[in-house]
Amino acid sequence: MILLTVRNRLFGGIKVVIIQESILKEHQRKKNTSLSPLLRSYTQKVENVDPLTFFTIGNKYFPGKRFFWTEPSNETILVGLGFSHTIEVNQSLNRFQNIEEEWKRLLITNQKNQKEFKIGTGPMLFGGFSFDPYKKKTKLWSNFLDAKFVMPTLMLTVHKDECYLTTNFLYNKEEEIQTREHELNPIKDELLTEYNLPSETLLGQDFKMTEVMPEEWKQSVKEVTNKIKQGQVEKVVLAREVRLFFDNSIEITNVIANLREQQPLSYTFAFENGKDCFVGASPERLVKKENQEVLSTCLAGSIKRGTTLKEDDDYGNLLLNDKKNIIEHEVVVHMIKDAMSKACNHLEVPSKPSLYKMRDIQHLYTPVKGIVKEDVSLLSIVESLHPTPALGGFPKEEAIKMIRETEVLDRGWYAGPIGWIDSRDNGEFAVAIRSALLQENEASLFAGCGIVGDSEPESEYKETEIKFKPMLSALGGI
Ligand SMILES: C=C(O[C@H]1C=CC=C(C(=O)O)[C@@H]1O)C(=O)O
Ligand SMILES: [Mg+2]
Repeated sequence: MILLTVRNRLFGGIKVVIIQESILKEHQRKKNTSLSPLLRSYTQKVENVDPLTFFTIGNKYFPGKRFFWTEPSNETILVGLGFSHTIEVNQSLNRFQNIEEEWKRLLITNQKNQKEFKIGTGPMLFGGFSFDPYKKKTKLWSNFLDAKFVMPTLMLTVHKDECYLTTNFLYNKEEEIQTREHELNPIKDELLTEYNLPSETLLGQDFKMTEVMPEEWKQSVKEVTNKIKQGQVEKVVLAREVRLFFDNSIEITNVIANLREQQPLSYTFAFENGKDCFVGASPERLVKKENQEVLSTCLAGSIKRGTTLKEDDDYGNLLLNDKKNIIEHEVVVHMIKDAMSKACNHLEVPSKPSLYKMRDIQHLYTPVKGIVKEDVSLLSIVESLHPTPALGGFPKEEAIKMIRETEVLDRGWYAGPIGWIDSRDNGEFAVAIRSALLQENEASLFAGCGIVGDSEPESEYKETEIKFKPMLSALGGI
């Protein structure tokens, strides 16, 4: 139960500044689409609102239709409630273009009204892609198609210490605007009100865990290693699943709160689809685009954290000099550099990896920075990068085929791109690893490893155990 209202932020005399108003009139452009609905989108600057409280209260009005997103710098937090427009694509080779075209179609707009535009506000899509649209689908992921993007009805954007509330809805006739505003205003008042959440909500609950075919997984690592040695491919990422069983439904707010606290150097994401919620804390950026600046990240090669500073440094040095991990990493750098150099005019890539340390694991890390060419869109970069050899392998097509044939698991959205895109093609995508699909009182967790010629099944298996830890801890385990 949520406790009482303490202070109402809208009726408390707080000034609301409309900084953005865009009424998108596509039908004015094209006579033959005169029946298409129009988009009304406007953004208000609001007093500080706690994003997780906003997410929790939002469940009352938009159950099963929420998302949460924050990135490692914690500078931008996005919380979406309600799906005012949904774009879905299944089993299409062109799923990236399909999403982009549909988004542009909706956005044919009068941009002049957006003088004070802030990145991450206004009309926005949040969503993701499955790892492989051609993998045989199982019941596990039946609520998640191969691409799904939503424009939230209400969205909170926390940017540094400023908060914005964006309202988006589609309408056909002018009269509908007022009706919709009347419906949404009391909800907004409630969402912008300060609440005290009961502290118990941060506790986890016990669970039972089953590993899905661990011995078969080790066997598949061996087989793939042999194929690599025969020269069929250079690297393949193999993933496995564990299933958890709880007595009660999992509280998604608790999981997000735990992930944010325990994994501050990761992207925390959650995407609800009815009773299912895909959630995770991924350290790996696929691509970020802010105006013409783009950033990608090569993160591959792993070792555990030490228990003392000395031990931790020793592990770090071991990783920096380990042949198997260096190969795992170099394959990723090579592919990302190649894809990014096609999209960019100028590229900066350090010549050697450094270490990226999180609570449970340390990785080899190489950032890639570029200035994107004029006509290159964010989603076209996502397409050219997905999957990087940190998630798929190299060469790309051969590796995906091997994963499709070898893995028993249905990856669904695990290891796919997840993130957001605004009306000016700014946005950010992470790769959805260290993630779980929550299904009421059950959950599937996923973790994979880059397999190269020198990989050993037992040590790769141990690496997946470390990679399960962030989600296990957030769900109340270890
Ligand atoms: C595929 C995963 O991690 C990737 C990212 C970083 C390091 C990796 C590795 O060392 O194997 C993996 O390529 C996962 O966590 O499920
Ligand atoms: Mg590895």
